[in-house]
Amino acid sequence: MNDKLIIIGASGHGKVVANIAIKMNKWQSIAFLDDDKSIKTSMGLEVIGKTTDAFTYKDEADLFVAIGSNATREKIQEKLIAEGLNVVSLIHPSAVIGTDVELGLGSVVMAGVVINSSSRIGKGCIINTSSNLDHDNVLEDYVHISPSVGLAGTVRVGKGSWLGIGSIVSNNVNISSGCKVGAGAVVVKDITEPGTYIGVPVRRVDR
Ligand SMILES: CC(=O)SCCNC(=O)CCNC(=O)[C@H](O)C(C)(C)COP(=O)(O)OP(=O)(O)OC[C@H]1O[C@@H](n2cnc3c(N)ncnc32)[C@H](O)[C@@H]1OP(=O)(O)O
Repeated sequence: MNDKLIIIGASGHGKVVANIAIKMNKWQSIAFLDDDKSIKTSMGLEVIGKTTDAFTYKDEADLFVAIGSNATREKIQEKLIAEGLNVVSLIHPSAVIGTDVELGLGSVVMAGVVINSSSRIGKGCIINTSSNLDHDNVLEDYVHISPSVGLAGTVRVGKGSWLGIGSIVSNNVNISSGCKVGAGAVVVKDITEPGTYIGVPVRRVDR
């Protein structure tokens, strides 16, 4: 662990991530990298360069990729890991994490989240504000669980899928990789193909 944390991405998601890092009280300094040169500071923290500058901080700083797009986050985080940079995970102090829960590198657990026993969270996942994941869930890498999502017990979400705000998934349901589940949707049966799904219960809308 280093004294400095560098967060890649200084926009809205980056600000929430920085707030969590501040609350964790583990780093003496926190700064951003962002490819938008017009952003000089965010939330009072300095933007010290662009994404590719991350590699110059090897052995000097911990890194976190705060980019909402699952695909972009994966691309950047995988490069950082391949180059041996120290990617960390972040957990808001108000989150409740059960026994035997695993959290992969570069994942963030935001304020008010509950993750119950024996759940497995992959690399680079976003577990957004006030979402709840019950027991034995499996989230593959680079999944985004939006605010106020509810996953019942033994739900599996495939790589890179995005569950929209307030969506709900019944117990023992599997969701394929590469899915978008719309805001407020309800998933009661397995989703076996990548695609965009909305409604109650969900129907596929991107054919
Ligand atoms: C902290 C944070 O902000 S985290 C991010 C949280 N954000 C979210 O959760 C957003 C989730 N995104 C959605 O629900 C999106 O609407 C998506 C991904 C399902 C679809 O997005 P798009 O493909 O751009 O669809 P678009 O907005 O063009 O809507 C197409 C139609 O579907 C309808 N529609 C879109 N989303 C939904 C939904 N969730 N439920 C029901 N109907 C919907 C629209 O009203 C529209 O209907 P119309 O053709 O009759 O006017």
